[in-house]
Amino acid sequence: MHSNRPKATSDTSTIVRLYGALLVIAITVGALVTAVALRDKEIQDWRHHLGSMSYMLTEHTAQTVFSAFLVLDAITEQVRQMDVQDEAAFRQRLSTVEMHQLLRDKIQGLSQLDVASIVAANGDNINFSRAHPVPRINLAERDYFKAHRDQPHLGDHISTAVRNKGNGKWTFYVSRRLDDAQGRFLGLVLVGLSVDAFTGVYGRLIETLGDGASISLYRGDLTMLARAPHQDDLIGRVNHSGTAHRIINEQGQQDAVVLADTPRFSSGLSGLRLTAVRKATRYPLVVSLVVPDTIFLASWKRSVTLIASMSLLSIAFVLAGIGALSRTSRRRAQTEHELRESEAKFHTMVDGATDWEYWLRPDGSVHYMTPSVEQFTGYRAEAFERQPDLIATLVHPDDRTLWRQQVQAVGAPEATPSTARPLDLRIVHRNGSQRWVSHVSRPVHGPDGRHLGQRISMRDITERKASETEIRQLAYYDALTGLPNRRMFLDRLGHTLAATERNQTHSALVLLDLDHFKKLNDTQGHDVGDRLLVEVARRLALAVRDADTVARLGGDEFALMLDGLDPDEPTAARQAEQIAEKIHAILNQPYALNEANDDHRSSPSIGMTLLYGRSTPLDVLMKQADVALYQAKDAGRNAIRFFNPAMQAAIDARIAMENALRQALVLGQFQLHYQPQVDATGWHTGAEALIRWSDPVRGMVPPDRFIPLAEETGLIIEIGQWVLDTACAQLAQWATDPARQNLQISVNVSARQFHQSDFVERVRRSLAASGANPARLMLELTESIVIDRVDEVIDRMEQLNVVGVKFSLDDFGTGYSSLSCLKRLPLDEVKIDRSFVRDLVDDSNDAAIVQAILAMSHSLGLRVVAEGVETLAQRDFLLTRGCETFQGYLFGKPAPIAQWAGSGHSRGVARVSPLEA
Ligand SMILES: Nc1nc2c(ncn2[C@@H]2O[C@@H]3COP(=O)(O)O[C@H]4[C@@H](O)[C@H](n5cnc6c(=O)[nH]c(N)nc65)O[C@@H]4COP(=O)(O)O[C@H]3[C@H]2O)c(=O)[nH]1
Repeated sequence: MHSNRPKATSDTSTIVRLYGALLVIAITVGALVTAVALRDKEIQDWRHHLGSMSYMLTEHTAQTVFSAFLVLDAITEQVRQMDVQDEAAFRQRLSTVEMHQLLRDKIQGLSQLDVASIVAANGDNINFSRAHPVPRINLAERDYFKAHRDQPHLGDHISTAVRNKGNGKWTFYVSRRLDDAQGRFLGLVLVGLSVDAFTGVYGRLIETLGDGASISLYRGDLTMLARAPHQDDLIGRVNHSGTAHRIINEQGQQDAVVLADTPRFSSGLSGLRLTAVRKATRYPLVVSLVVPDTIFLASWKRSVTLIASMSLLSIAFVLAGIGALSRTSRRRAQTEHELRESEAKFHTMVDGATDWEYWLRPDGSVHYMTPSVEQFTGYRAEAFERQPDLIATLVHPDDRTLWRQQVQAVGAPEATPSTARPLDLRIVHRNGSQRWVSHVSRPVHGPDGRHLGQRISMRDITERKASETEIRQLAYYDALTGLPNRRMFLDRLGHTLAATERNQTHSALVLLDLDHFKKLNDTQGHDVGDRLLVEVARRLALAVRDADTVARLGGDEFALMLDGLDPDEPTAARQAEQIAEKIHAILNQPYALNEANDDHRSSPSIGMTLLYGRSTPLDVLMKQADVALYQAKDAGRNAIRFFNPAMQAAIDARIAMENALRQALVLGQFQLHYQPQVDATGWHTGAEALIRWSDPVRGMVPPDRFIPLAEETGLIIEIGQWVLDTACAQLAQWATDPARQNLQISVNVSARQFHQSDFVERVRRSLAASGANPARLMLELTESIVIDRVDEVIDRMEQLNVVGVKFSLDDFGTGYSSLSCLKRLPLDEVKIDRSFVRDLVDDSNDAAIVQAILAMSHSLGLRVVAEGVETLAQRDFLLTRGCETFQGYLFGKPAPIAQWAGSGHSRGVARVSPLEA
C-alpha cells in the first residue's frame, strides 16, 4: 500500500539515519579514544607510581642488608683486634662464650638478622649467636664458604638463599673472609638475613596493590633471594629471560619501569604487566616489582566500563531518538502522503462528479464547488466564489422562496441532518434553458461539533421529471386527446363531491358518446375516427369553464364535470341542462375530418346527473349518468337525458337482476330452447340453441334482457360454457338417433366468451367430454366479435375448423363488417338479420339489402340462413332469391327439447311451399 511512498519521505528518513549513524560513530570513536588515552594515562601514572615504589623498596632492602653489613663490620673488627695468628688460635679464641655473647649482642634487636656465625677454615661453624656450645655444623659445602676459600680477594659476599641449618628458615648470608697476617685463610664471618624480613614488607605492599602483584629480590647476578608472594621453587633460580634480566644484564640499566606482555611466573598465562626494576646502589641487589594489568588497568577498566555504558546508553538514546524521529517523520510523511492521496481521490471523485456539489460556509460564502456547476448553470465555480448571490439568481423564481427557506434553515447553527428535506427545483441556465434538480442540503459539523456551514448536492433530474410527467400523462391522461382519462376523472369526481359539500354548491356529472361513431370508425378507418375524437375533445374543452373537467373515458365516451352550480337543486339542474344543450349544439356542428369528408355530421347522446355531497357513492353516480345516457340513446340518439327517479328504479332493478343472475346458474334456472332451421323443402337441417332463464319472480326472462347484463358482469363466461356443454350433450344424444343424427346445433357465442384466452380449448373440452361430433356444431359469432382483432379471431376459428367446428355470422347486415374482412373469415354460414326479413316484402330497401347479401354470400360460397321468417311470403321471397335455409316462427318457435317432435319435417311448410305448389 505504501510502496509508492514519496521520495521526500525516504530522503528525510535517510538523512535522519545518516545523522544517527554519524552520532553513533562519534560516540564510539570518542569512547575508544578516551579509553585509549585513559589507558595511556593510567599506565603512565602507574609507571611513576611503581617507579617510586621500587625506589623505596630498593632503599628499604638496602637498608636492611646494610644492618647486616654493619654487624659484619663490627664482628670483623673485633676479630682483627684479637690479632689471631693461626688457625688453631682462631678456633680457640673465636669459639669462646664471650665471642658467642658478642655475636648475640650484635644481632640483638635486629629482627631481620637471623644469625651471626664464625666459620673455621675447614667449614666448621665454630661459634654463632643462637647457642653455645655450638652444635656440630659444617658449612664447607655452602657456596659462600667455597667462594671465600677459593677467592682470597672476593670481598664481601652475598649468598643465595637457603634453608638455614639452624631453624630451617629461608635465609641468605652476607659474609667476609678472615685471613692471618700472611694472608692465609682462617675462616669467615657470616650474618644471616631472614628472607621473611623482606617478604613480610613486600607482602604487605603487595596486599595494598592487589592480587597478581609480586616483588622479587635478586642478587646482582639475578639469582632470586626472596619473593612475595613466596614460591619455594623460584628461590635460588637465576632469572635469565625476564624483564629484570633484559634491563640489568642486556641493557645495563640501573632502573626502569617496563610494560610488557610476558608470561607470569605464577600462572604461566600471558598478560600485560608493568615491571619496575631497580638496582641497589651500594649492594649487588636488584628489586623487581611486577604488577599485572588486572591491577594497574583495574581502575581504567572501571572507567572504560563506565564510558562504554555511557556510550552505549548514549547510542541507545541516539538510536531511540533516531527511531522515534524517523518514525515520526515517516508517520508525518505518511500522513502527508495519505492526505495528498485522499485529496487526489476526493478531487477524482468530486471533480469528475456529474452532480453539482458545493459547501457553503456559515456566512454563506462558497467554500468549495465542483466543476460540474458549469454544466448546470453555464458559470464556472470561480464565479460563485466571487459572487455567492449568483446561486439565488439562478434558482427559478417560482422555486426561490422554498429554496431560500431550506438554505436558511439548514444554514442555522442549530440545524441537524433532519432539518433538510430534498427539494425539487428548477435551475435556469445562463443560456436560458431550465433544468430540474433534486436539491439536498445537509449541515456540516466539525469533529468538535462546530457548525461549519452546509453541504449542498444538486442532481439533474430533468429526465426523471420528464419521465414522471410522461408516466403521469399516460396514467392519468388520454394519449389521443390529452384529456384526463377515466382514472383521473374518477379521482377528480371524488374531490368534487367533497367540494360540493364544503361549498354548498351542486355539480353535474355528464356522460356522452358519439352516435354511430363505430360506423364511422369501421367505414372510414381509425384515423378518421381519431380525428373526430380529437376535435370533439377540443370543442368540449372550449365549451366549459376552466374549473370544469372534461375527460375521455374510452372509445367515443366522454365525461364532464360541471362545478359551481347553484345550491338550489332545480336551478342547478337547469344550469346543467343549458350547458348540456350548448355542448349538444357545438358537437352537432359539422366536422372537417379529411378532404373527402369535410362536412361530417356527428351527434352526441348525453346523459347526466346532479351531484351533491358524498352520500351517493361514485359508482352509483356513474351508473346514474350511464342510465341517463342509455335513455338518451333509447330516445333515438342525439338527445339529452337527465337522470330521474324512474331511472333509479331501472338501476335498482338491474342490480337486483345481476344478483339473481348469479344465483340462476347455481340454482339451475337456465334452460335451452331449440328453434328449428329448415331447408327449402321444410326439412329440418338443425336448430339454434337459445337460452331461457326461468326466474321464480320474473318468470321466463328473455335472453335480450339478461345476456347484455351477463356480458357486462362477466357471468357470460360461465353461462356460455353451460350453453355449450348442454348443446354438445344434446348433439351427442341425437347422434344415437338415426332420424336426427345429421342435425346440427347452432350456439350463440358472445364477444367476451370468444375472446377468452382458452376459448378454443374450452370448446374442444366440451366436445370431448360429451362425445359430440364437432362437425355438427355451428358457432354463431356476431359482427362485433369478428370486427375487432381480426387476425386473432381468424386464428381461433381456424383452430376450431381443424377439429370440424363450423362458424356462422349472426345478425348479418346490422353491423358494419366490410366485405374484405368477411372474405378473410373462415365462415360456413351467414344469417340474415330478422329486421331485414320483417319488411322484406314491403320495403324495397330491405329487399335490395337481402338480395345483395344473398348474392355476396353465394359468391363467397357461404350458406345463407334467413332469420325471423314468419310468413310464407317472406319464405317464398327468400326462396326465389336463392336462400336455402330458414328459421322463424313459420317453422317453429324456440321450444324445450322435450317438445321437439320426432319428425324431421316442419309442419305445413311443404304444403305452402311455392316450390312444391
Ligand atoms: N319476432 C320473431 N322473433 C323470432 C322469430 N324466430 C326467431 N325469433 C327470435 O329471434 C332470436 C334469434 O336469435 P338471435 O338473433 O341469435 O338473438 C339472440 C341471441 O343474440 C341472444 N341469445 C339467445 N340465446 C343465447 C345464448 O345461449 N348465448 C348468447 N350469447 N346469446 C344468446 O339473445 C337473442 C334473442 O334471443 P331470443 O329472445 O331467443 O330470440 C331469438 C328468437 O326467439 C320470428 O319469426 N319472429
